[in-house]
Amino acid sequence: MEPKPPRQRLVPSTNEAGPIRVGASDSFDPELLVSVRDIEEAETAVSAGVSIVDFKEPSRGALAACDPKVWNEAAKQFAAAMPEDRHIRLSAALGESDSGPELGSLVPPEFSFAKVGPSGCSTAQKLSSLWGSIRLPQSVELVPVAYADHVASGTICPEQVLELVIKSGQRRMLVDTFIKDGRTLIDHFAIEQMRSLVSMAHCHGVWLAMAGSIRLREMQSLVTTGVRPDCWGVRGDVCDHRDRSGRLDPERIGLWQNAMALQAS
Ligand SMILES: O=C[C@H](O)COP(=O)(O)O
Repeated sequence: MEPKPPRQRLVPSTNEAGPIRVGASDSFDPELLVSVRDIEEAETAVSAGVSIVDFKEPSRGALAACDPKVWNEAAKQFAAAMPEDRHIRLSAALGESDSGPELGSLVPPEFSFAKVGPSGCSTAQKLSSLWGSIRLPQSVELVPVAYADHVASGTICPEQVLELVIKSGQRRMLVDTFIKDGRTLIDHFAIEQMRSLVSMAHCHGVWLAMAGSIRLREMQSLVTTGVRPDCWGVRGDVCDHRDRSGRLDPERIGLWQNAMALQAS
């Protein structure tokens, strides 16, 4: 089967993050976020029709930033030059609290999202201050991250992060794993816990993405057991030898897209 074709553009050409379509109970058609480390990999992801192209340096941790020069190049190459019928959004990982505040203002306005990790923010108040310290261009939306392995990353649990997201009126959240040691999201997070997090997010109109060394088969089985986020985020499982520091493999991206298309309803 051919990879899923790019969707019709849902957002205006100003590169705004666009309307939120949180998973309604009667439909399920999640987006795919693929993390890339450079322009060559971004071209691979864009050619494969990935809807969210997320820039990060995978060899330096869960959310390490790329060189901002790569962001600028991507803004020129993909956002400004993207045909109107392509629904592709660019995202930048800003690292954790030690780098997020400094890097936020360098994110190009053509990007839709910037993600910052919560490690070391041991209370809701500290996490809220971190978010408040990130100055992004107006057109770029902050995507708060929660770590499923929150104890190891010295931060509050995903449910508390989601409560804070809701309380502070933010619209999106990504759940990921901080430690990339082969354990995956499901090693840290019970299925029931995932289902109820998605349900709580959707009750409050929050778009929820899930990542964390997820393998294709795990994603399929999570969907089968009723875990239906708005987006799946992946890096390792779409790389050569499933090594997140290796090169992106377009065939593996195609496998994810085909599987997601088959599970969409
Ligand atoms: O934001 C999503 C992450 O890049 C996922 O990476 P991973 O699949 O290697 O954990």
